[in-house]
Amino acid sequence: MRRSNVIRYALEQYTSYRVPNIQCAQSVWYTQSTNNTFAVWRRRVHCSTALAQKRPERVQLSSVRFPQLKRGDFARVTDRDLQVFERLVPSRVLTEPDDIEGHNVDWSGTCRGDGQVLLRPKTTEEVSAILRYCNGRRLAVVPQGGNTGLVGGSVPVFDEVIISLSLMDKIISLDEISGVLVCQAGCVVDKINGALEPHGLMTPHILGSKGSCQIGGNISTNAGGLRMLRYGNLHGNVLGVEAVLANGDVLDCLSTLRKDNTGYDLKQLFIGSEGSLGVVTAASVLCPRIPGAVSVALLGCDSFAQVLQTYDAAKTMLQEILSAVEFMDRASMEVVQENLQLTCPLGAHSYYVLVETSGSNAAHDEEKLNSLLGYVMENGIVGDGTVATEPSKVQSIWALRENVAVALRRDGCVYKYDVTVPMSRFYDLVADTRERVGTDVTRVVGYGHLGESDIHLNVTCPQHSDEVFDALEPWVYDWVAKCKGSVSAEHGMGILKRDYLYHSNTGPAVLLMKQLKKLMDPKGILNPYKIFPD
Ligand SMILES: O=C(O)CC[C@@H](O)C(=O)O
Ligand SMILES: [Zn+2]
Repeated sequence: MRRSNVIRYALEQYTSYRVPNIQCAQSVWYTQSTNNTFAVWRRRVHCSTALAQKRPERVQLSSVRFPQLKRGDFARVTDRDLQVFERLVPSRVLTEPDDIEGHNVDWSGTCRGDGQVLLRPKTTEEVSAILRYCNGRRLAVVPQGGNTGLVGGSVPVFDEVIISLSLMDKIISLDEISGVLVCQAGCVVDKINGALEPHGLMTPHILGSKGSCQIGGNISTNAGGLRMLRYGNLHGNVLGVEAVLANGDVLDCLSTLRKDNTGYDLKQLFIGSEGSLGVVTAASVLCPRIPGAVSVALLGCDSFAQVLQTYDAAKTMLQEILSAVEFMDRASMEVVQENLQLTCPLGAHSYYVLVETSGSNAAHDEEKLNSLLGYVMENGIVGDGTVATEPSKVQSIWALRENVAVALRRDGCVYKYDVTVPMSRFYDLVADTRERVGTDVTRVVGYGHLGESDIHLNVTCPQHSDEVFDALEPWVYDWVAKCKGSVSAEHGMGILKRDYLYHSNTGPAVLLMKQLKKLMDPKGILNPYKIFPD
């Protein structure tokens, strides 16, 4: 190991300081001593705080969760590596802590890594060259899209090299007739929709984070989102993927065909595997037509049984024009009102159901939604409701639901659980959690994708509390496993859920996953520490 890296390593491992500038550390070291003992370092660093910055908390919730987690047996980035990176992606190698900070911490501020290098490739060939080199050197990497993930999957855990895909944002082709779009992985969903709109098309998925999440990240996490009920998930809508393997080989599975039964469907391996088997660099996506009319109804219910009756009535009465059924409890409606000053058009109810239709005839869909509203009101299923057809009103109702996560963040510390449970138990988890944590928390909220039985249980506190955290985990995941639910409905495993992989998968299934990982990434450099428990 180079002397400068010995210095950095000693500082990082054994003290609470980090070296912002390796030159500076070198001069301290060389003038100080030839006796490279830990004690020398501690003394030197503590009396030279001008030369070393206090290290920010490396990991917040994830360090509480994984106090024993050890850095893997990977090489550390040297000055020579930096020179090679500079050759591979000229002027797109970032090492300044301020430039990297936003890439080291996840959206919710829960997981913080300590990456020292950020690479910004523009082409598949550059990604290939980076991975070939990192694999040869045994340097761990973390691929990163818009960094909007919620399970700590897109940030480093230790000092993994961050490969940001954000400059790979070209739309490659669009076939208007078939609706197949081919684009690079770093395209932001809103940008794709902007390009599709003039052609009367849209992405099959839409998420609250659509303004910053990238298609490659969506694919790598198999992100679900708000349109899944209607259009299905990305396993069905992604027709092809181009991915760079750990050794730098480019796997071109960028088919644009809807039907292709020629052997194993390898692209599926990259959908939802969180960058652990390869880096997705481009994709072909089947895009549906923009519906002629989008309308919504917001309905207030006072018991969960009524919520289920509402859902049933919506399916029966709206049939094929039904495109989303979303759920919010009173606490989640309150948080968007209190923290974001959004206005709910209904009075206070225990639960709210948002029903969206996407049809071809606005008047017809409005009539159908009004019939639904009439039916549920007359039968005492819904206490209050409203129908919106005008785009700005539709949008402001959607804003209530889409902004819950943003509003919760303002409470401080948020513990997030995205799980699938049987429909009949959908809200029991929230109610049981509320009882379990009592008044030690700011709020316990339940909201999510009722149509897919995906509940987002969120618990907030002003700051992290060991008591609250210990009350929640592993209890929440045990609860979900007992009713044969999934510990991750749509957010992936990342680092935060890795210990619970067996809760939703059998031993042989996890073994096969591990064998696949070993086969495709023998040195384990791709997004280490994620998905699998040790
Ligand atoms: O923050 C969450 O828990 C969920 C975020 C997202 O999946 C949503 O549906 O709004
Ligand atoms: Zn969601």
